[in-house]
Amino acid sequence: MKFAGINLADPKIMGVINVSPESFFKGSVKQKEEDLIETALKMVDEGASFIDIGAKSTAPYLETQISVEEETKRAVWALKALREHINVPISIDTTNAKVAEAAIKAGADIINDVTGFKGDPRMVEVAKEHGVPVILCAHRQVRDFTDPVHEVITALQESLQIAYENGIEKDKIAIDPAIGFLRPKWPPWYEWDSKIIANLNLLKIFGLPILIGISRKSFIGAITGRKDPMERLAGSLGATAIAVWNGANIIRTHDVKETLDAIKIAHFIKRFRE
Ligand SMILES: Nc1nc2c(c(=O)[nH]1)N=C(COP(=O)(O)OP(=O)(O)O)CN2
Ligand SMILES: Nc1ccc(C(=O)O)cc1
Repeated sequence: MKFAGINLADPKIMGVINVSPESFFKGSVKQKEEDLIETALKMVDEGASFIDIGAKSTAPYLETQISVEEETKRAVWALKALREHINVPISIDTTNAKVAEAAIKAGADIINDVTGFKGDPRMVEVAKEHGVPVILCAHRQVRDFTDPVHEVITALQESLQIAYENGIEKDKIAIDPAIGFLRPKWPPWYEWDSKIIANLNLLKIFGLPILIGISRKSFIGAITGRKDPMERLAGSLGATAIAVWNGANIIRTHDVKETLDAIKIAHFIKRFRE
C-alpha cells in the first residue's frame, strides 16, 4: 500500500508544523522563515516521510477564528519557504478550498481536510482538478454516543461517497478517525478517543491507509493529568504504540524522533504476535 508515492509497508511519520500562533501546542508553532525551514529539515532528517503544514488551528476547545485571507497568506508563505528545501510530500492542513488551492499552487502535494470534504463543498473539486492525494477525517454530528467506532465508520463512509462520486481515485485517499475532534457530551471525549484507538483495526475494512493524529492532544492530558501539552510526549508515545499495534499506517506527530522509535518498537513486536 502507498500514499502520495510513499510505501506504507512499515508505518510512517508525518511531522507537523503550524504557522498559526493560536495552535494548542506552542512548541509546534514556527513564524520565522529560518526556524520553519530548520524545523522541517530536522524532521525529515529524523525520519519524517511527510510534512504537514497548518495555517489555522482547528482545536475544538480554543478560539481560533482567523480570516481566509490570513490563512491563505500564512499557508502560501510557509509552502514557498519550504518547497525548495524539502523533498518529502507536504500536506496542507485546511478545511477551506481557496486555501488548499493557493497552497497547492505554492507547492503543497496533499490536502489534509479535517472535515473529510464536508466543510467546503469546493474542496473535492480542488482535489480532483489538481489530482492531489487527500486525507479525509471522520466528521459529523455525533448521533450514537454509545458506539464511537460505528460513528467514525459512518462518517468516513459519507466522506468516501463524496470522494468517489466526484471521481477521486481510491489510491489517492487516506482515512483518519479524527482523534480529539468528535466530542459528544457523553461518554467523555477521552473515553471516546480511547475506544477508537483500542479498536482502530476495525477501520481496516476500508482497505485504505489509516492516518492518526494523537500527538499531545487533550485526551492524553485528561488521562495522565498533564494540563500542559508540553508534558504530554510520553503519554502520546504510549497511545501511538497501541495505534501502530492496531494497524495505523501514518502517525501525525510534533515529535518525529521519539515517535519513530515508538512505532519501530510497536511494529517490530507486532511481527511476533501469535
Ligand atoms: N488529518 C489530521 N489533521 C489534523 C489532526 C489529526 O488528528 N488528523 N489534528 C490536528 C491537531 O493538531 P495541531 O497541532 O495541528 O493543532 P491545531 O489544530 O491547534 O493547530 C490538526 N490536523
Ligand atoms: N485540532 C485539534 C487540536 C487539539 C485537539 C485536542 O487537544 O484534543 C483536537 C483537535
